[in-house]
Amino acid sequence: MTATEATMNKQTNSTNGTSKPKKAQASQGGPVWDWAAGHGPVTGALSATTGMFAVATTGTATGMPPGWALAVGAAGALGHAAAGIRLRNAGRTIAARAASWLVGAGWTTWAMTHGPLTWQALGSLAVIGVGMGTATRSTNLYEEAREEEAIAAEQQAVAAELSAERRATAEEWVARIERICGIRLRVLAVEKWAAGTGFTIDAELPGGATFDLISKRSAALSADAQLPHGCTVAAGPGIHQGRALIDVATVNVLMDERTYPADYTPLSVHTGIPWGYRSNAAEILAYLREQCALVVGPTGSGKTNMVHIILAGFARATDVLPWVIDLNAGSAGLPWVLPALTHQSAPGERPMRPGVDWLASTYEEALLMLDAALAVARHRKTAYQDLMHRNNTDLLPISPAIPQIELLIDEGAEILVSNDRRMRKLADKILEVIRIARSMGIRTVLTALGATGSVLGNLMIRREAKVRVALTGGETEGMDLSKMFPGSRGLRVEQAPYKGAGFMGTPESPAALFKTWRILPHQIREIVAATSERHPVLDAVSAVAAGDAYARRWDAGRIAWMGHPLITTIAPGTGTGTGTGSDNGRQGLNLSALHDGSSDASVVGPGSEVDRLADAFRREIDERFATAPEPEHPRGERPGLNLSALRDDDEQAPAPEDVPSAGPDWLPDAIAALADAGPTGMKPSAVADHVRRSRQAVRDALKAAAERGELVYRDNGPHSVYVHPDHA
Ligand SMILES: Nc1ncnc2c1ncn2[C@@H]1O[C@H](COP(=O)(O)OP(=O)(O)OP(=O)(O)O)[C@@H](O)[C@H]1O
Repeated sequence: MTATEATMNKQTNSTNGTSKPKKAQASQGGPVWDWAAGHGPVTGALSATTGMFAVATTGTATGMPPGWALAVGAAGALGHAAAGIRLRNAGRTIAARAASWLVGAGWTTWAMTHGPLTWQALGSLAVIGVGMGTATRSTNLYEEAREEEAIAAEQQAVAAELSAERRATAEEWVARIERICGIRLRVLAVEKWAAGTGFTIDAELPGGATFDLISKRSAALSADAQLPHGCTVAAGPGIHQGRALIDVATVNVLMDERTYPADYTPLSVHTGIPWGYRSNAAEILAYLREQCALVVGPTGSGKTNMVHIILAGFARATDVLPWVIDLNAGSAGLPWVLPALTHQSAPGERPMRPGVDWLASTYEEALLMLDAALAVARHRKTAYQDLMHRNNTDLLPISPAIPQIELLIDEGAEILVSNDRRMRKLADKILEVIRIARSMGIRTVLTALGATGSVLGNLMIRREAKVRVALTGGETEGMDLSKMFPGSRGLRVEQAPYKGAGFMGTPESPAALFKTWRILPHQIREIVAATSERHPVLDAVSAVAAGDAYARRWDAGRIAWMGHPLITTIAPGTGTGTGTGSDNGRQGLNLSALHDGSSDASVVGPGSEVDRLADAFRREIDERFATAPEPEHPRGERPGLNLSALRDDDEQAPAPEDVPSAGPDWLPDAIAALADAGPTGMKPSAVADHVRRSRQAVRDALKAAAERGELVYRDNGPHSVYVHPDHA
């Protein structure tokens, strides 16, 4: 029985046109009846005939009753017919396969009766084999053809349904546009958006008509089509002037809050930087190699969030150095710097770099930055002449080696229209950067609270800042969209009543609804960490031009204000906290006021919260950005604030020249600690922590000790250490 089953199973395989995998049924035990197992026509026929022959010879030798083979064949034919019906095989396929079983069983029975080892038996078996193979091949082909036909018919049905829907859409919009705009279009295609949020009609315009005949009736068309709020009809040029593309949004994607995409792949100023998405959910890119940008958004519209989205794009770019001016406490850039300042590097790990390359929060720092930008632009013009000649271009080839400087000036547009004398000075420099630095790879992104009329009255902005964003957030006051996007009609503030939503237009993409993603501090921190290794470094040519002001931008004194917002509120220029005599002429933040009993002392006096924060922050800065050479300058000359120096004042630490030659009383303790530290030595900051003295005092004393030969100084930039002479 088992041999016959195996044979029949083989035959099943041979006659089955389908090729389903054989299901293991070992768990059930016993023979496997797989009526749908696969085999090709030739191997199937071969397998069946050899099986039949084996059963016939074994059956004859063992005296098996011939009727059994017939019974098994009949069962096989029935089982296979049932399987064929289940698989929806054609009747002729089922008949051919059942016949194969019956013929096979018939031959086996006959051969067992008359002897399988005769020429007649072998010859007829060969004929049966060839017949089976041919029949299987033809039924398989027939089944394949049937299957293909069925699939094609199904596809045709879907296409017919779709094109019927498209035809209906086309007819509906042809009629609507004819009724409202008075022109009859010929629709060439209707493309549904992948996101399922609307469709685009590609249409031929009647003779002499232009697409703006449609775009200026956009609001009426939207109302006529009863589109949901926030959905618009936007007509733009087609592949030539006689064609138009009409975008119809049917789902309001601007309503939902979407977070900034978590893929932080590298970007380039040449390939565009994503600033948000359109109603059809497609990303909109800002191409800033030659363009400046203007972002207008009243309070609460999501402007700060948009600034962070812009900085996120700059941080991801491998050829952009973002320089940020925010005279409102530097809040726009701080979240991009603080993660780097507060990051604790693991041993061997490189320190995290900030997401912005320079952050100015004061008028003085902004002046330094703008002067540096102008100097870089001028110097690049001459220094890179050769390179530009070699590349046969009049645009400096921006790359990670020669990065583009993007000056982001929060509320910069307000600076441009300010009547304040100092602001005018900044404004002149900003306008000069915009005017002279396009080809040299320095561009600006200005934000504005509104006042688009006065801002856009400026020719330079009108001409150079063609990447424009108006965040409406439902605010109509000061939102003159026709001035912001001249030539674009049918844009209405009410279409984008959501925070972070508004209109964006670039030279590449006409003004239309858009929304930017939401970004929160944790994600900013994540981006700073993810992009830390990819920021470019200012090219040497530009760095020379940018000078000391640039090189020392992370000096402890110059970034001390980043410690706590309260500190910033007493920055000079606001009229409080001006320096002591020794600080005369010092620009930037001056924390001496915190210690000298000035009017603010009660708020920020010694031992206050600010003092504690400044102290902690100074330690952090010293650790992380030990970029500033230690004061070669006499204290009063040091540019910017020297917090450590303030600490000296506070502690009444002796000035270096007053230190007795043997050094302060804690010096032996420091020297002992250095002896214990062995050949690796200790950083001055670590010694300061050990002896619980200010870093400045410790540095001075260690320096003096090294000069006396009591210690050895191993100069290694930010990793410089003092080593005990025994281990040097
Ligand atoms: N893209 C966005 N998606 C969803 N909600 C947003 C988006 N941008 C901003 N918001 C919401 O709007 C609020 C205000 O955002 P943001 O602080 O950026 O506005 P602003 O215009 O800078 O306001 P202000 O000038 O008062 O700081 C946010 O707290 C947030 O709730």
